[in-house]
Order: sequence, then C-alpha cells, then structure tokens
Amino acid sequence: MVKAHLWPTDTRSQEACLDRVPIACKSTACQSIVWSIAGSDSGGGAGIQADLATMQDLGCHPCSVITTITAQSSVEVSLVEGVSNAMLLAQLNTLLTDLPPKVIKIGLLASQEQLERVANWLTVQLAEHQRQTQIRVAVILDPVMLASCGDALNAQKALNFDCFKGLLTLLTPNATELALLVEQPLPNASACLHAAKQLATRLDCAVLAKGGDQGGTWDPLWAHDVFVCGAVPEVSLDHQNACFLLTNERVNTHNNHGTGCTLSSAIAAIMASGFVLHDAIVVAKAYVSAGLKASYQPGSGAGVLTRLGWPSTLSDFPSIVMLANDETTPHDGHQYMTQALVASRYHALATYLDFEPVSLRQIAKPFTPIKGALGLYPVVDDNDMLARLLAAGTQTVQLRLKDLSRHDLEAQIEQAVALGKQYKARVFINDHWQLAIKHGAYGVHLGQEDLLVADLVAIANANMALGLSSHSYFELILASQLAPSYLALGHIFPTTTKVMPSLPQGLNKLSRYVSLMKGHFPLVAIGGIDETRLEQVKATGVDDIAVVRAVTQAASPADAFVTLSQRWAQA
Ligand SMILES: Cc1ncc(COP(=O)(O)OP(=O)(O)O)c(N)n1
Ligand SMILES: Cc1nc(C(=O)O)sc1CCOP(=O)(O)O
Ligand SMILES: [Mg+2]
Repeated sequence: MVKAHLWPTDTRSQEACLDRVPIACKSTACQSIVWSIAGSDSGGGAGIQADLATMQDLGCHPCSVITTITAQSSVEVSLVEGVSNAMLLAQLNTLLTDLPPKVIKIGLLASQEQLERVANWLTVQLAEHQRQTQIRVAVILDPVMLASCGDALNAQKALNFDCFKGLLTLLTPNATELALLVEQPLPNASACLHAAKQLATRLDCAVLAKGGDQGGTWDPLWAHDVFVCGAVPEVSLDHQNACFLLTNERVNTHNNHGTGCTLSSAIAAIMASGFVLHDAIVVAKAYVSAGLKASYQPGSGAGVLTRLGWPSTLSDFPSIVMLANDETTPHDGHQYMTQALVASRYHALATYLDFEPVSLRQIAKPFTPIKGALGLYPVVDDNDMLARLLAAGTQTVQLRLKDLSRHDLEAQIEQAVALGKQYKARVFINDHWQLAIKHGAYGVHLGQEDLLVADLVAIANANMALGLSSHSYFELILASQLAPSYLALGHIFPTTTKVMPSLPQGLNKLSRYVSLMKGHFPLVAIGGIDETRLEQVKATGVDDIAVVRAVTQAASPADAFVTLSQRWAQA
C-alpha cells in the first residue's frame, strides 16, 4: 500500500500548507481557475453550459475549451461538429499562459483523433507546466458518449480512453458508459463494481461509477455509486486503495439532463477550492442531489437541475459503505452504522446489490449523549495533570496515553476513571476502549483508523459516550453514521502535538463543516487552538474546543484552563 505523505510537525511548513488551500468564495480576489474541455449544448442543460454555471456557482472562475458544437434541444441532437485541431490547440495553449488551471474537467470529445490530441496535450504541455510551476493539476474525465435523450454525441459510439492512462485523477462513467468502456454488459451493480476496478487499474486513476442512470433496476429508492481509489494524498490511509458504495436518496424526476456534466464539474470546482478527492465527490453528489430536488423543465424533454450553491443539508449527502476489496481492503474488521440508517438505506443491499461490504454491524443502542456543553476540553497525557485540571473545575477531560509500552497503562486508566468519578466529571479515554469499558470510563475518544477495529457495540452496550475524530467531509459523514456523542473536527491550525496525514483545515473549512453538522451532534474543534485564536474559532459556530498545548504547556495549566474557559465562554 502506498503511504500517504505525512505533514511535518513544524508549524511553519504547515502554515504554508494552509496558504495553498483557498476556499471557494464569491469574491473575485480568490477564485480558483477551473477549465472545462467539453462540448457546447445549445439547449443549455449539459456540456460547457452546465460546467461553467456549476463552476461559477461553486465560487470558481471557469475557462472553456470547446471541443464540439452540438445542435441540441431537450429532445434531440440534430448535428454534431468537432472543432478543428488548430482551434482546439489554440484554446488550450492560449489559456495555459495566462489562465492556468488548478483543476481540469474533460467532457465530450468529438472523435478518437480529438481524444488522442487532448491526451497528448496533457502529456506534453500540461506536464511541462506542472514541472515548471511544481503545481499538480487534477484532471477529472467524464467519458460522455450519449446525450440523455439517447442520441450519440461522438463520431464513434465507444471511444477508447487508454491513452489517458496515468494522466487522470478521476474518471466518472455512468453505468451505460462503463459498459461501453469495458466492452461488457453490466447486468447488476456487482458487475459494475468489478468493471470499475478493472478500469481503475487499466487507466491508473480513481473511478466513480455512477448508478443513477440504472433507474429502478438496481434499487427503486436509492441511487448507488461505486467509488474505487488507489493512493490519494492527504487522505487517511484507511480510505486509500479502497472501494466505497455511496448511496443517495433517488430523486424522482426526469429532469436529469446534464447531471453527469454537473457532477464532474462540481468535483473539479470543489477540488480547486482545496478539498481532497473524497470530499469533492461527496460534496458534488450533495450538490447534484439538492439541485435535482429543485429541477425544472424548460423544454418538452428532460429538464435540468437548479444550481443552489455549496450544499449544507446533511440529507443531501451520500451515506458511505466500505466495500470488501479483495487484497487491498485495509482491514478485515467490521464497519458500524446506526440500526436506523441500515434499515432505511441498506435493506435492499442484499436484494439489488450482491456486493460484499466490509462486514456491516448495526448499533442499536445509542451512545450516551452529552448533557450541556463540553466547553473547553483539555486533552492530557498524565494523571497528575488530569487531577490538577479536575481540581480547577474542568467538567470534561481526556486521557491520551500514546506510550503503549508503559507497564502501568491499565493502572493509569483505572486511576483516571476513579478521578473522574470523584469529581463527577466526564473522563474520556483515548484509543484504549477495552480498558475504558473494563474500568467503567464515562467515554472513549476514537480516531477514524480505530473505527473498523474497535467493538463499537460493546462501547454502546457499556452505556458509554463516544467521541470521534474527523479531518474532512468524508470522515465527518463516516463518523456521523455512528451517531456519536460528539464529533471532533481537526486539525484546524498547524500543530506540533502529532504528525497528521491531512492538511490543517483552516477556518473556512471549519465553517463549512459546522454548517453541515451543527445541531446534529455537538461539534468540537481541535488542533493548534490557543488564546489568540479563540474568537475566530467561535465565529465559525463550532460548539466546543479541545486543546493540548494551550493548557499542558502553560506555566500553570490550571490557571490556563480557567482563563481559556472563561474567554471561550465570553468570545
Ligand atoms: C477531542 C479530540 N479530538 C481529536 C482527537 C484525536 O484523536 P485520534 O484521531 O484518535 O488521534 P490520537 O489522539 O489518538 O492521536 C482527540 N484525541 N481528541
Ligand atoms: C490530538 C490531536 N488530534 C487532532 C486531530 O485533528 O484529530 S489535532 C491533535 C493535537 C492538538 O494539539 P494542540 O492543541 O497542542 O495543537
Ligand atoms: Mg486515538
């Protein structure tokens, strides 16, 4: 398995990482440039027209390279003409010098010859640009072959995309396109999963195989997509080299013209705004889902979705199931979900999808809810400090012991739990869930990498609270599927306390996460938070904050706790 790059613990390098993570915003000062290399749809529902509207709606500056002009309405495609090679190359080269892309989305390509020219341009010119600037440009390819009215859009019905091998970040075929690409019928979702994996290997890229165009044949209530990925930078190792089933409520509408174009251009725009691939996919799916619910029909054929800006309604986001992935599944543990979620979304899994999810276990009993606010939540690594903070009045504290070789690990946990009971405070134990259960701790705090290996049913059955870490939209959704007692959002600022696989998230991303999850779970921000940052963090609307150094490295940790708690309450 390829190791993700680990960001350094020196905070100046991490600050530099923060700087290269602009968030989509509507001000002209910081709009990221995204290109759409695609065809014109004169009907305005799909192609370049859909791409530019989407990219702009998500706060990016869109540029276009038109490959094809189609005379198209919502009911027919009457003429398709590819642009000349000279015009294609002139657009690409003219843009590259002045408006270089952060991310490129590729849609309709007129012919096999044009397809190979674009691949060649990426191989030569874009590669040279990336070498010179040291900036990696993600490329998302939507292998468009048919219009939604069923008419062919390219000269050949099935194009061969093999010359894009190694050039793409993500390929986004629907089930019809996937069948053409692998030259096999795909009678069910399982065949679709195998084809997606085959294509991911063949083109050396991630694949999002969309099941939406299967209508009710797979599952009348839910639309299932398969996401297959290899190594993905800045993402948890557990979520790399993995396959996921992404499930959304099926929106009952025929107004689906241009949804594929919109999804792939939304993925491109969201990546250009500094989000990792996994996040771009789930946010783009929510964007399309929300848009379809508000779709309209301007002609007599299929209508189009409405663009409603950055999504923030949790029910529009897909749920995520990790699929067993032969030799590459990171763990052979269990994945958990609330019983309610399994009952609503996955009752049909066995009937319609003969996939093998990594063993799915249901959590029937809820984790103990947090009463009142967590406030300022210190995380400490010894019981002397824990006792001092309890004496100073902390109501919530976490014992985070990382030295597994220490002989007194169990005794430390037992003592921390006893101290918590003595002070009637909530003591959370990090990582060591078996010992936390054994000694009757108030709660446990677990990271994403613990989620497949810890026995979450045993934790719930022990009447304990559960706190979960997250570092992205994708991880937030995975964590929310367990209905934990609180969700931690990290790391917001650079930290020297631990080495992280992800980048510091920054305040803009924190605000986005808060608008998605606020009210569903108590939200705790962590990572690099100190006195100077309390007000900015509070302004995002996050409920509580967890700190290590701001308390443990203060001259008087007890005084620091009291002062910071008061400032947080007043901020
Ligand atoms: C409140 C809070 N948030 C996040 C963490 C990090 O937990 P985890 O991801 O398990 O990483 P380690 O702490 O084990 O390094 C936390 N401990 N507390
Ligand atoms: C333990 C921990 N977990 C994080 C996460 O993002 O999950 S950040 C972090 C360290 C926070 O330490 P400090 O307050 O000293 O920056
Ligand atoms: Mg942990």
